[in-house]
Amino acid sequence: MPYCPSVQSSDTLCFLGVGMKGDDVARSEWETRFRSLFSTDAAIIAVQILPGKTYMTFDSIKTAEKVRQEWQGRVLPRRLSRHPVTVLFGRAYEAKINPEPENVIVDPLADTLTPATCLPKGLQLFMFLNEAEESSLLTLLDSKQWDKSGVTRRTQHYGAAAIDFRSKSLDTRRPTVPIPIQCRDLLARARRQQQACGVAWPSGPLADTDASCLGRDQMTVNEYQPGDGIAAHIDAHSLFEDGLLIMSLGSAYVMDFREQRHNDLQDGEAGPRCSLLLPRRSLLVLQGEARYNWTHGLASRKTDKVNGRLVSRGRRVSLSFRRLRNGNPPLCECLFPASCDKRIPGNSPFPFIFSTNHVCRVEGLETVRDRIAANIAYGAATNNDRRETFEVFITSILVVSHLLLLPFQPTLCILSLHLRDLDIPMMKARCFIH
Ligand SMILES: O=C(O)CCC(=O)C(=O)O
Ligand SMILES: [Fe+2]
Repeated sequence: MPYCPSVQSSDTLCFLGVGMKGDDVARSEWETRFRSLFSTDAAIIAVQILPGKTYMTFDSIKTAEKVRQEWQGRVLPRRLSRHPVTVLFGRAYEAKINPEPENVIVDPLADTLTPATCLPKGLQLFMFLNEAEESSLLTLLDSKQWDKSGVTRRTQHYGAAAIDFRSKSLDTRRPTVPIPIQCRDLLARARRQQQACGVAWPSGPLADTDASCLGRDQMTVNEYQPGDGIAAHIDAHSLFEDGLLIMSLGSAYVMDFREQRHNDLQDGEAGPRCSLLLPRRSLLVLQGEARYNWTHGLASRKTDKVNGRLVSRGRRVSLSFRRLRNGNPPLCECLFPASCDKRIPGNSPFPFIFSTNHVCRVEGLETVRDRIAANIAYGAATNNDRRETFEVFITSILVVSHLLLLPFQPTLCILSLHLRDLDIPMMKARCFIH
C-alpha cells in the first residue's frame, strides 16, 4: 500500500494532563466535577481516570466531535487543575506507510553505478517505453511551445500549475494547459503494469481517475542539452504530494541522490550519496523516503562516467509528474520534518507530530491559543529548549497514540498541553502570540 493516511474518529477522547494528579479529592468527586464540564446532552458512557489522564467515552462519534469543538483551545477551570491546562485537539491516525518500505526495483538493464542497496528506499526504475513511443512523444513535445524564461534549459508546463524554478514555487500567472492524453495514457499503463507485478505505486500523480485528484496533476517537461543539469533539490513537500515520476527520453543521464540526515531537529547534515543512470525510455518512481528525504539532481556536464567508461550525453527530454497538495493551507504528512518546508522553524507552526508508525496531527491551528501551543511545542521556543519541548510534546502524543491506537485505531483524542509540565513560563508563551 502506498502511503495513504486515513482519518476516522472514534467516540473516545483522552484528556492529557488532567487525571488523578495528586489532587486531594476522592475519585468519585473528581469524576462528578469532570462530567459537569460537558453540556447535559453530551451522553457520557464511561469515564476512566488514570494518573495524569482521563478518557471520556461518549454515546456516539457525533457527541465526541461536539465536545471536541466546544473545548478546542479552552483552558480547563481551576477546580480541575491547579495549573493552567490548555486543551488541544489532535487527531491520531494511522499513517499507512508502505511496510517494507518499497523495495528498490532497478531494471536489470540499467546501470546502478552504486550497489542497489545504497539507493534510497522508495526508488523504482524500470525500462518502460518502446522506441516508437519515445519518438512519438518527442515529436509531440517538439510541436509545442518551449519556454525559456525561467532557467537555462527549456521547459514546458502542463496540468494544474507551472513551477517557477527560480523561486521554487508555483507560477500562478501562467495559463494552464491540460496534460496531453498520450502522457496520461502512458502513465496509466505504467501503473497497471507495476500493480500487476505487486509493486507499490505512489498514491500521487495519476494514481486514480477521481476528477478532483486528476485536476491536481501536473507535468513538467525539461530539456537538457549536453552540459545542462538541474541542481540537487527535493521537490517542495508543501506543494506536492508523495510520488514523483520521471520519464526519460532521448539520452541517458546520471542522476545523483543524497540523503538528508538530521541528527538535530534544525540542522540538516548531508548524508550518503549515490548515483543512478537513467536510461532513455526508462521511468523513475520516487516515493516515501526517496521523494521526501533525498535530494535528486543532474550534474551540469557533457559526459557521464558509467562503470569506468566515459559516455557522452546527448539531448535529454524528461517528463516529471506530480500531484499538487490539497488543502488550505496544504499540510504535508511526511515522516521527515527536518526536510519538510512546512515545518522548518519560522516557516509555519509545527502542525504534525510523528512517530515511526503513526502520524498525529494537531488540528485547528487557526486560533491564537492553538498557535501558542504549537509554537511552544516547536517553532518558537529558544534553540536550547526547542528540542526538549518537542520531545515532551512528542512523548505526550505517543502516549496517546500507543494507548489509543492499539484498541481503537484509528481514533480521535484530545491532547491537553500542560504549560507547566513543559517548563516554559507563561510569560514566554505570551511572547509568541503575535
Ligand atoms: O529532469 C529530470 O530528470 C529531473 C526533473 C526534476 O527533478 C523535477 O522536475 O523536479
Ligand atoms: Fe525534482
